[in-house]
Amino acid sequence: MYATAFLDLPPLHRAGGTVRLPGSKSISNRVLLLAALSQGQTRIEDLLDSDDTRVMLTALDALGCRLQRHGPHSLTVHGLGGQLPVRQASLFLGNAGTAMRPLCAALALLACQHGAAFELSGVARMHERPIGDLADALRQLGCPVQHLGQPGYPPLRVGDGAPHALRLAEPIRVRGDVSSQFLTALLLALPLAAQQQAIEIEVVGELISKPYIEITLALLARFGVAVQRQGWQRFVIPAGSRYASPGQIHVEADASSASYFIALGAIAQPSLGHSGITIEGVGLDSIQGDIRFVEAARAMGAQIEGSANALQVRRGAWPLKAIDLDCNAIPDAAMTLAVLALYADGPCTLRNIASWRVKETDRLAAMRCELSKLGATVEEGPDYLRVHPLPADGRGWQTASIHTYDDHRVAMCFALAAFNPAQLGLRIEDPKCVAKTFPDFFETLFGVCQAQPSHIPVLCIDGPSASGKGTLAAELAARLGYHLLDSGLLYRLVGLAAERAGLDTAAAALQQPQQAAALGRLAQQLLVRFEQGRVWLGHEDVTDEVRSEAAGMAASRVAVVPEVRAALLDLQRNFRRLPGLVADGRDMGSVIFPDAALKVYLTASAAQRAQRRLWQLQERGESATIKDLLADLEARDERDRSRSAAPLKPAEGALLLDNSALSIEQSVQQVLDWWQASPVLRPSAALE
Ligand SMILES: O=C(O)C1=C[C@@H](OP(=O)(O)O)[C@@H](O)[C@H](O)C1
Ligand SMILES: C=C(OP(=O)(O)O)C(=O)O
Repeated sequence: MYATAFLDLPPLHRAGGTVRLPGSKSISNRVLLLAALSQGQTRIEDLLDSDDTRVMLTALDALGCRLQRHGPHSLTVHGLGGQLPVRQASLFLGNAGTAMRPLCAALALLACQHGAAFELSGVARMHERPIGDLADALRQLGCPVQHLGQPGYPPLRVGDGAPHALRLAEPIRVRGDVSSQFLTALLLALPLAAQQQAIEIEVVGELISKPYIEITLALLARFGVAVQRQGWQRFVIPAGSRYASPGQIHVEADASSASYFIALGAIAQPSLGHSGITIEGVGLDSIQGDIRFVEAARAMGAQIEGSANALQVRRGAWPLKAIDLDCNAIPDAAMTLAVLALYADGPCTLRNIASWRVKETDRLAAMRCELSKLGATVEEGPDYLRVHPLPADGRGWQTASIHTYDDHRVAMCFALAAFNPAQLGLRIEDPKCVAKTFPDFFETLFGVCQAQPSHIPVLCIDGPSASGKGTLAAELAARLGYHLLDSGLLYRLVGLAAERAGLDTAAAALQQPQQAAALGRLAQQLLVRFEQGRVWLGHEDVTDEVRSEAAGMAASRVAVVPEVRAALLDLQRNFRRLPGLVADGRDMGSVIFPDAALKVYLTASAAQRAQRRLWQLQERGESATIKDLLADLEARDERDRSRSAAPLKPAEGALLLDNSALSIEQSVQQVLDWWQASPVLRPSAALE
């Protein structure tokens, strides 16, 4: 997950390959609750691991439900089977509607049956999302429900610690036109009280988001409860209904998450060797209503083939065909259509989406505002959005910093704007908001997208030994969410690998052509990985060894061999991957990435650097004298400056940063300020 303040997307060019998507949020949270309420054990496979499911799991755990983990996506729920081991708890449910609404109903009923009381709260936005209609329905049943903040909104308290008889004889009336989750909540909870008599629910007003009720009914059936219904108005839970665990249940991939990749296939030219995007884990047999996004994308021109559990998407009509669509059945995936509309041949109208106003943010206002930033004309009605496309020749598109309102879907759907024909990059603010349903969304996206190599931004930090390049580069990479190339380590790795292979790395030996050629071959075959601060040579973790002074000296000797430098050139350039790279070394800006967006030449006085090196060694428990260290540094500086291949000097256009008197944070800020001013968010050279 990108936990950075923002993520800059370079212009994207092509896409192709296969994605396996995380589990459905709607199915995961329903299955978790049903399993917890059932008798017996349920093993759940392919469960979504995200903020929304985590709050549900934490709540179930706090309620005394035993959860046995087998892995991040697999667990066994030991059902409560009518018991309630914990009678009082405060549950924090984040911004998960699928946790707040169903738990509110289930706990209200359990609280009445067992004489318990529970408080339910969430993030600030959750306290602006309505729940009053559900509370009203629960009060009809005789359940005490108290709003602890604003009337009609969470936080709330269900139950009052005393048992209450439930009033089940009359139909329970619930409004269906604000959120379908109120009806879902009742449907999931009421089988707890239907042992003796049938319970009827009557929907007041036109039910919205109907396919989500179908998910609820399908999953209730898997847990042994067959709800009878008349259209969308009347639902009956038959007398004698009782949850029965299916034993094992698999969660299909999230169809709303699939919409971003279906859209990707519809707008991106396939990358070489691929015919488009393949999505695995969800297909035409899905029980999720958002699978109907496939029809909308087809109507816009996408070529989609589907099987039970997979989809293949290719770009068809281009520009896309404009649509005018009632999106009430696909409220979540419809946001993706709003961005696809930018690539259409006329204005697209998305209708009947008033519920957008009470989701993670006011999505009608948010989409209008952010689409407008890209240059589009957008009409926002009370319950519709009309998006006028931007020209296919690229004129009129603007780069933008997309505000994401802590709404995962805003972040995910706007990533598709990086395919704009103007080849403009764009910034996604607070990318970690995708954690609600798809923590690895951007990693998955980058796994199938391609940018033109020259568009992938590189920030080079070059400079002499012990100037603090490594620390600065690692911190910058972390703040920008970029890959990191510690090129100094590559040379150290060659040095280490050479010594292990029995090659003589003494300066004199390296003058011999045969020896130099052997070293070049070894460098070419180097199997190196940098992973979470560890360095791997083949299957061996060599993190500590590679940082030793001995490896450093060997690195400095092998680095002057032209054959080694040539072999490492390709290896280093391969680190230039989406979304960008921070490269730390001595010739990053001058030789390896001469077209880098920003080159920094980092220096500090030799005395300062010797002092820092001494502290570093002391921290590791090694001893040295400042005098020796200074002499070593000066000798190494001299060797670096005077070597014939790529001598150490500031690259053309490099900005000089002397950090002798700067803290790490000050250096980081300085470089970030330069980076903000660099051409990353600016039109590509092609259009200038
Ligand atoms: O029941 C569900 O799983 C959901 C129902 C929909 O909400 P509304 O019924 O409020 O539209 C949907 O937007 C939400 O993401 C998930
Ligand atoms: C509306 C959404 O979430 P929630 O389940 O919190 O309602 C959503 O995921 O788009």
